[in-house]
Order: sequence, then structure tokens, then C-alpha cells
Amino acid sequence: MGIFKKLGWYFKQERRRYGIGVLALLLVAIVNLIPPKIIGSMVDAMNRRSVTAHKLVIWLGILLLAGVGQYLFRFAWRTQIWGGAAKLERTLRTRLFWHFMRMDATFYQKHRTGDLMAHATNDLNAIQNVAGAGVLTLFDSIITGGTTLIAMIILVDWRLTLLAILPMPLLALMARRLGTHLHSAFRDAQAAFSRLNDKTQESVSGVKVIKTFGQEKEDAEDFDNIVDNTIVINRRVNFIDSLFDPTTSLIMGLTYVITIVYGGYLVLHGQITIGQLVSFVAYVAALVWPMFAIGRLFNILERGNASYDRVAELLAEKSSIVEPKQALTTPAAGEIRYAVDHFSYPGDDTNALVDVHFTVPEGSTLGIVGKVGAGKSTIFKLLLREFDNYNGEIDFGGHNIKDYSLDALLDSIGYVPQDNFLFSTTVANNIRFSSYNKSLDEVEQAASESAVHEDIQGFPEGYDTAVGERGVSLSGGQKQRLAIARAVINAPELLILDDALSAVDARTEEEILENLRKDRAHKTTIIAAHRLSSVMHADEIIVLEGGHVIERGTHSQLLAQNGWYAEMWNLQQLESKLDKDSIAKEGGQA
Ligand SMILES: Nc1ncnc2c1ncn2[C@@H]1O[C@H](COP(=O)(O)OP(=O)(O)OP(=O)(O)O)[C@@H](O)[C@H]1O
Repeated sequence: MGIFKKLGWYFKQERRRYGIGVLALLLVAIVNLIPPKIIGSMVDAMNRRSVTAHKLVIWLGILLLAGVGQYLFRFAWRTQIWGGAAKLERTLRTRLFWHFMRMDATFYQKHRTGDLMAHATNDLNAIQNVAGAGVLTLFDSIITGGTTLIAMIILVDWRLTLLAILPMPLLALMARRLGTHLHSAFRDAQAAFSRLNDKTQESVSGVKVIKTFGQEKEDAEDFDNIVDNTIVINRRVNFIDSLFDPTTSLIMGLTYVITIVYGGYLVLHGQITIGQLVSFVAYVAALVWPMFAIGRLFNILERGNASYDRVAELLAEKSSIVEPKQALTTPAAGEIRYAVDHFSYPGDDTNALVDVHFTVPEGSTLGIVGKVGAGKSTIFKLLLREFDNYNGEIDFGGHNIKDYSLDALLDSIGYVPQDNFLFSTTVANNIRFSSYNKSLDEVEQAASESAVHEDIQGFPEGYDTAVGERGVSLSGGQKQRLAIARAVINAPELLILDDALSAVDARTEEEILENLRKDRAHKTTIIAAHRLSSVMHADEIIVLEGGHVIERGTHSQLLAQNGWYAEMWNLQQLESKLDKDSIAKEGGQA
């Protein structure tokens, strides 16, 4: 029953709707009492041989009215109570989705996609069920049970009623004992469903890798193990759940025995009529549903309770990225001063960045290079406020980036990450993703700037071609260039290319960089790359290793230093010369 308390805020908010629903349920129960009474009177009249046509018409008329009443009142509770449940589901779904949107990178590192999806589907359904079937079952069983008992006492005999309901406290005892076990069993079952969801999501997303490495059998076995484990956990739920119905049947059986034995005795001694006993048996039959409903009620409530706890835990998690109360809302613009003394990822003791200090004057270009895992992307994650837990300060336009509202900061930055994500919509909408009001001309201009316009024209429906899972398959280089177009369409104050040209050939890379130099002459650009030709024209280049800056300067200064940069440059020049030679040779042979 704890779940009703937890959902108290919602029932209070929707008290009118639930008030009408419960009132309609009460009216249905009252109307339901009429037919047994009429049938009892008919039996008695037949026994006395006093049935007349007039009486029959009246009885049938009352039965007809009771039928119409039932129809109307049932319609009323259904619309009110089911409507309330649907509204709760919508409210919680929206709340959860906004929570997902607000949460930081640490949250997504901790919770896997399948688990979050399980919360948003299975758990919310279980909670919604409390506000629908749960409320219905609770009130219906109380009202039907209560009115039936009153009718038994008033219309038949109080002693017979008292004896007949003697076994019923056993039901409450059983519900109490099993309820606690059900709660923990349901919690385990929901957690098992989350794991199953995670596995399915990961295997479907990674199916290409699984197939390439011939791991289908191993992955299917792994999946089977998780399914088996889920089944074992759910069996415990079913075991506890299935104890309810047989026990209820047993209790109802006892009630019938008492009714027949003691009721028969009362009829024989002329204390009640046969008609009254028939009515009483009909009333006992009317008690069967409320009794079974209690078992079902516990199932619904405990399932909802376990799910509510899981969702509440998720909603209680706070993002570590907070906006100040008086946040700057003017778009960030100007010089970037990056002064991070050290930073390590949450839950990791090693420093990902140490003493990374640089300044990027407005309108200039910074290049960042270094081995894999040197810390290039980490620099951007702090700049984009994915993590705030660093020692030092990052300023944009003379203000600490933490003083801006997230919108004001992020609207000024166009970020092209290493791995791109395209949405299941058209090419044009993917490019104007952050501002749907951009015209097709502006979309085409951004596509030309990122050297993908010609590719798009070759697609079956040009800019209207659908991409994403169900759309056209794009090459890695095409995806990268679409992502660049998406970032440059807003002409951001700061453009960040995080190894965003790795999948395009050298000539296309040169074309894109040349376009950017022309179109973004007064805007700031930071380029992280493995191919040094991507950064050679930058105003300053920093070389990272293990989170430290080990070299810095312009391209020619770095060559003169004869360190890591110069060594890599010579190596890459040699590789590119070898490539060109082999292409020329193949051309010659052809
Ligand atoms: N979310 C994270 N949690 C913990 N450690 C992380 C996380 N992301 C990156 N790291 C670690 O931080 C270090 C720097 O990673 P980063 O992605 O910044 O390197 P990078 O220079 O961009 O590498 P690459 O050239 O491969 O993209 C690596 O040791 C990496 O394992």
C-alpha cells in the first residue's frame, strides 16, 4: 500500500477525476445489489404461488433499469480511472525524458542505454498500472465487498453473515506475509529485465562487429544465459504470486460450506426463507471477485512500488553541471584562455590533463596533436562543460565558462566529435539540426563549405534523402563532412574539429580547410588531428603527451625544435610520398 502514499502527490492533483471514478464504482456496486434481491423475491413469490403479471413487469422493469445504470456508471469509472492512469504515465515519461536530457556525461557512463530504456518502458508501465488497475481493484473490492456484506446483513441475516466471513481474516494475513516477499522479488525481476534489455540493445547495435569476428554463437550463448537468469528470477515472482489464488479459493470454499450448513439450518428452523438463502448464495458469489482481486491488487501494487523506487532513484540523481542563478545569457565570444592545472575523470585517480595552458585569440586557429589517448578530446570535454571537476579556469570572452548559461556557451560552439551521430531524418534536416529555420540555400552553403554538396546531389533524393538506420548508407567520410556542415551552418564563434577529418582523403581535407580559412577569417577554430597537415596552417600548435603539453609553436617552429612533431611530420611526409609513388606506378601499368 506504500505506493499509494508515494503517488499521493498525483492523486491529490487529480482528486476530482479519481473522486468521480470512485463514486461511479460505488454506484455500480449499489446497482449490482438489486438483481440478487429481485431474484430472491421472485423465488419466494413462486414458492408462495403469488406471482402476478403486474409484479413480473415491475421486477423486469427494475432489472432493466439496473442494467442501464450499470452501463452508464461503468462507462464513467472507466473513462475517469483509465484516463488518470494514462495521464500519470505521460507525466512521468515527460519528467524522465527531461531528466535524461539534463543529465551529465557521468550519468551516461554509469547507466547503460538498455537500462535507461527499461526504466522508461517497463517501470513506467508498472507505475501506470497502479493508477489504473490498482485504484480500480482496490476500490472495487472494498466497495463491492462492503456493500455485499451490508446487503447480506440487512437483507438476509447478520448471524449467517458473521459466520460466513469468519475465514476471511486469513486472506489479509496471507496478503501481508506474501506482499513483502513480492516486493523484493519484483525489484530483482525489474533489474533482470534491465540487464536483458542492455544485452539486446548492445548485441543489436554491435551486430556488425559480432558477425565480423564470427562471435554469433558466443553472443547467443551469452544472451541465453541472461534469459535463463531472468526466467529463474521471474519464477520466484510467479511462485509467490500463484500462492494467492489457491488460498483464496480455499477460503471461499470454507465460506460456501458454512453458508450451506448454517443457512440450511436457519431455513429448516424457519428463521430465513429459501429465497433469502438463494439471495445469500448469490451475494457470496458476488464476494468471490473482491477476494481474488485482493491477490491481484498486491501483485499490481508491489510491482508498481518496486518500479517507483527504481525510477525515483534515477530521478534523484543530480547533474554535476549546474548553471549559476545569475548566468550570463549573452552568447560567448572572444578570446579563449584555457588554464587547467589538473583534471581526472570521475572515479579515476590518474590525471587526464596536467598543466594545460593556452590562449586562442579571437579569429585565430589552434592545432592540437599528440598520440592516441594523449588528452586531445578531454580538452574539448571541459570546454563543452561535460565535466566541471577540474582545477583551474577556462575563460571565453573574458568570462569563466561556468558563468554562462549552458545555452549561451554551447550556442557559440560548433563541435564536430570523433564519432558522428546522424538522426533518422533527411540529409537537410541533419545539417540544420540545431536550427530548423535555416533555408535550403544556407544548408547547401554549409554542405559546400564542408565539401559534401556534390556527394549529396548524387543521393537518390538529394537533400531530401533519408539517412540514419533506415536511410541511405553513408561512407565514414560522408558522415564526417555532414557533421562538419551541421557545425558550420550557424557560423559559430568557436569551431572545434575533434579528429573530424580522419576519414577524408588529403585533397578533400585541404579543400575543407581552405574553405574554413576563407569563411571563418574572424572566427576562432580549434583542430585536433592525427594527420599533421590538418594543423600545419594553425597560428599555434600544441603537442600533448599523457595529458601534458610537451611542445608548442607554429609549424616551422616545431619543425625547428626537432622533437615529436618534427619526427611525425617527416614520417607522414614519407608515407604520403610512398602512396603517391605507388598510385603513379599503378597508373603507369594500367
Ligand atoms: N570518460 C572517461 N572516463 C575515464 N577515462 C577517460 C574517459 N575518456 C577518456 N579517458 C581517458 O583519458 C585519456 C585521454 O583520452 P582522450 O580521449 O582525451 O585522448 P585523445 O588524445 O583524444 O585520444 P584519440 O587520439 O585516440 O582520440 C585516455 O587515457 C582515456 O583512456
